[in-house]
Amino acid sequence: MVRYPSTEIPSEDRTYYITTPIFYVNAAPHIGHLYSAVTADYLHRYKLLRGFKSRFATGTDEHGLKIQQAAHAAGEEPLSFCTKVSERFRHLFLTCNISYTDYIRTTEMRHHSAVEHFWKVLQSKGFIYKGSYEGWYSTQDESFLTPSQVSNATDSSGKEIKISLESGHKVEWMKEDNYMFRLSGFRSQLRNWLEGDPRAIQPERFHRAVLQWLQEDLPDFSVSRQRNRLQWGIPVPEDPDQTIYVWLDALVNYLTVAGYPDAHSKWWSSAHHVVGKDILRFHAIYWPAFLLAADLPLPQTIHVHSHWTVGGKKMSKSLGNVVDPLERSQRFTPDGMRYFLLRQGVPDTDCDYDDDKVVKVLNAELTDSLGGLLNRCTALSLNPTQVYPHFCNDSFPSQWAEAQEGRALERKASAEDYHMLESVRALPSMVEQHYESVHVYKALEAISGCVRQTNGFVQRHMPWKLDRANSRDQKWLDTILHVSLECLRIYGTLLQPIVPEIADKLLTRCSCFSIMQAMLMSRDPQQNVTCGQQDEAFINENGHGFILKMT
Ligand SMILES: Nc1ncnc2c1ncn2[C@@H]1O[C@H](COP(=O)(O)OP(=O)(O)OP(=O)(O)O)[C@@H](O)[C@H]1O
Repeated sequence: MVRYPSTEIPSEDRTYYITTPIFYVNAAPHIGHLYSAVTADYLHRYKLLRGFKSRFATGTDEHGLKIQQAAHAAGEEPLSFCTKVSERFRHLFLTCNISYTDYIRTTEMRHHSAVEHFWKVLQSKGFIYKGSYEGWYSTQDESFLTPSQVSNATDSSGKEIKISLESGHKVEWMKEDNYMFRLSGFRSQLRNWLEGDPRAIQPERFHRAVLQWLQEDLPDFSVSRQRNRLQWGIPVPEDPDQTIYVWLDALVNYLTVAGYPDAHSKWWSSAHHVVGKDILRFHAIYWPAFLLAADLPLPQTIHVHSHWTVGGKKMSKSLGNVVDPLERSQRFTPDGMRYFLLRQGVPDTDCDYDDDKVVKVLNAELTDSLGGLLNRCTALSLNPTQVYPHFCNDSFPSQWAEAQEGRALERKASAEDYHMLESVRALPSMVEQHYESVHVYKALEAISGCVRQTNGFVQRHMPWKLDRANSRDQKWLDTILHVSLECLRIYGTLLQPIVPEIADKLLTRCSCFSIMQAMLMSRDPQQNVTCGQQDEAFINENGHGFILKMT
């Protein structure tokens, strides 16, 4: 009745390369990092389902002054400090089913070689020159700032300080001899790129913001630090007194994974980045300028997302207001956390994290609505043989007009049921559109709305009140279950990139009634008198609960 979303034939050149930012290992991961990873993960899984060859890279950014200082404060060597924190990210991602294909650490040799090569290319083309930098620098952001990006503030002791307007972090005046990158020469090329490709940065407000930044001068900027100030980084080739700027080093990771410098073309030509808005300038100005300088293609899309906040403040390692994603994914299940983050996270605006909200959303939409529907449709009381029920065209004619004309004497379906089918028919293309534009919350809202409608369909016709001894009732009962199971099959298929474990269980249960029968053989069918009782009994007794209630 309701078809699967159309599956296209994979073609050899349909490649997709998605990346998260590589995460700075100055402290353990928090919910914000998991959000970036889950966003990239659903895109990767979705593209695989669409028949693409997809590659998904994540990893850790391990050089720079902040790491040097954090390792020193912990009394550890920088590399062993980085390894420990990097492992915590990796462990979190494995726990939450982040199905990355590459996990890169910037301390790896393959990356070291790629960065050296990239530097030499920029230098040989004349885009890097020896100069002297004098200006504002934020160690916290590892970022150079122009005077217009800085403002006055007072610290906790009342002392006057300068801070970055964007991050609020303290900045200091820095004067150093180092290498400069000719950023100033790229302003018009960057504007042409963005004006010619309105979808290069999404959502649109971030695209507009970058174009606004490009109205201002783009001064050349420093791409190295003196080695005596920063030892923990990749040395500038043929100049051991200088260390490569950590952002240049970090950004090249995307190329390293793609196989740079020898074999990157295949993947690099289909690169897409997922980044938080805090690092937009690095990805939308510096990175494309570096790529243009190296004569490499620009990323196809930069998907930007906003921040998770706590009490209105950005959740951040340095502020320390973090929520532990590992603990929460144990408490709410990995799929529960994935669903919540993607259901509530809105790319355009910040979102406040709150455990109570997690419980409410998961219980309402996954446990009660989706889980409840599945439990009802597979209940032994309604379908004792556990065989896939038949659809009866006379009970539910394919057209409402036909049903109204009374041609179908057995017609039981109502106008609302046809409405529901219309919604479910339209769902796959609507979800596809929202998945493509990374408005996942809209896709999940649409799925959740259809699940509610299907529950309404079951509730309206109360199959548990039908008399199975009456053949007309039996046909209608089977039809109700058949339609509901087909709807569930659609929901399970569409939810695969979001909640892979739940979708897997749901699809397995929809299709494997005989296995279910074997599993449930030992149970007393008398316990399944009503749907409500069956739901509870199923969850509590045999441990195969579909989606547990959160507390
Ligand atoms: N609060 C947040 N909400 C959403 N994503 C976040 C958040 N914090 C970090 N991220 C993601 O992690 C990326 C890198 O963040 P980073 O490692 O700098 O974390 P941080 O907590 O902001 O660290 P710090 O406080 O040291 O600056 C961001 O660009 C974004 O993709």
